Amino acid sequence: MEEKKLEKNVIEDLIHQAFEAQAKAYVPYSQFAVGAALLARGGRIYQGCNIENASYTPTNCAERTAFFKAVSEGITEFDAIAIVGNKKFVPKGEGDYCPPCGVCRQVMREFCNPETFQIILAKSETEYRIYTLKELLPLGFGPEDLI
Ligand SMILES: O=c1ccn([C@H]2C[C@H](O)[C@@H](CO)O2)c(=O)[nH]1
Ligand SMILES: [Zn+2]
Repeated sequence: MEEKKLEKNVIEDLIHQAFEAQAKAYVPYSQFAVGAALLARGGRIYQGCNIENASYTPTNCAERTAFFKAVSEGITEFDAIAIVGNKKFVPKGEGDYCPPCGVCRQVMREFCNPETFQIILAKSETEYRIYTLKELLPLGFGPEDLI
C-alpha cells in the first residue's frame, strides 16, 4: 500500500478545488454550501458539491458526489479529500470547519485505507486540519468485516 506525506502544494490545490466546487452547491433549502475535492491514486482530482432536493432525503453530500463521480468512472483508490462548508453569505474566511457526516465517513471506509486516507478540513486555503479516516471513524465496519 502506497503511503506518502501529502505535499503542501497538493493540499492547497485540493482546498482550492474544494472551494471551487462549493460555489456550485445546490442548496435552496439549507443554504449550507459544501465543496469537496477527492484525490485519486495517480493524481486525478474529482470535485463534488452537495445537491439538495425538495423532498429533502434524496440530498447528496459534497463528499459522496465526489466519490460517486470517481467510482462511476472506474476509479476506486484514493489518497485524500479536502472539504469546505459554510452557510451561504458568510463572509469568506469566517466559516468554520465542516466535518463529514457519518454516511460519508462510511462511504470513505468502503474505498479508502483508514490508516492512510487523509481528510483535510479547511477554513481557508491556508487554515486547515488533517485527520486520518481512522481518527474520524474508529472501529468502523468495512468490506473485510463482511465474512
Ligand atoms: O460534510 C457535510 C455536511 C453536510 N453536507 C450537506 C448536506 C446538506 O445539503 C447540507 C446541510 O446538512 O450540507 C455535506 O454535503 N457535507
Ligand atoms: Zn455526508
